[in-house]
Amino acid sequence: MRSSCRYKLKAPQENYNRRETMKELNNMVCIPCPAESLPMTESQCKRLLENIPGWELEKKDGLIRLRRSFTLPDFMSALAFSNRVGELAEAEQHHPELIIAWGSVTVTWWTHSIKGLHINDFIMAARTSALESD
Ligand SMILES: C[C@H](O)[C@H](O)[C@H]1CNC2=NC(N)=NC(=O)C2=N1
Repeated sequence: MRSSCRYKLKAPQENYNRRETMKELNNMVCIPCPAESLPMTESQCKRLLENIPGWELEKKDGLIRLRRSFTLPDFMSALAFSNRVGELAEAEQHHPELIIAWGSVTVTWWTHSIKGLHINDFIMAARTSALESD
């Protein structure tokens, strides 16, 4: 077994049998995602999804992504919220798809390098939700 795989098994954040709460996810930072990491299975995703209210799984182009639409009062508020998500993304070097419209921002997370979902995407989803109430 390669050392990165041993790291992966030991890293608590990649122990998908845990049920991290929204608060726990919100207090985590992204971990390095080795190229050989496997995307989470649909059942692992569904279990963690229970802890991030408002987010849903979306299948697109053959991979699973995490999506939530946020309602904002107007276009400039949507733009400002997007900028805050962008700052978070830059700080963590993990980047979402953002769709900005009048009164809404749709945020979608997935991990491009593994073509699916990683615990990092759930961490970023929880932290995106936390920005809403800041
Ligand atoms: C080198 C850099 O960290 C990588 O290219 C990052 C950038 N941001 C990223 N964001 C997302 N969502 N998935 C990635 O695989 C990814 N890779």
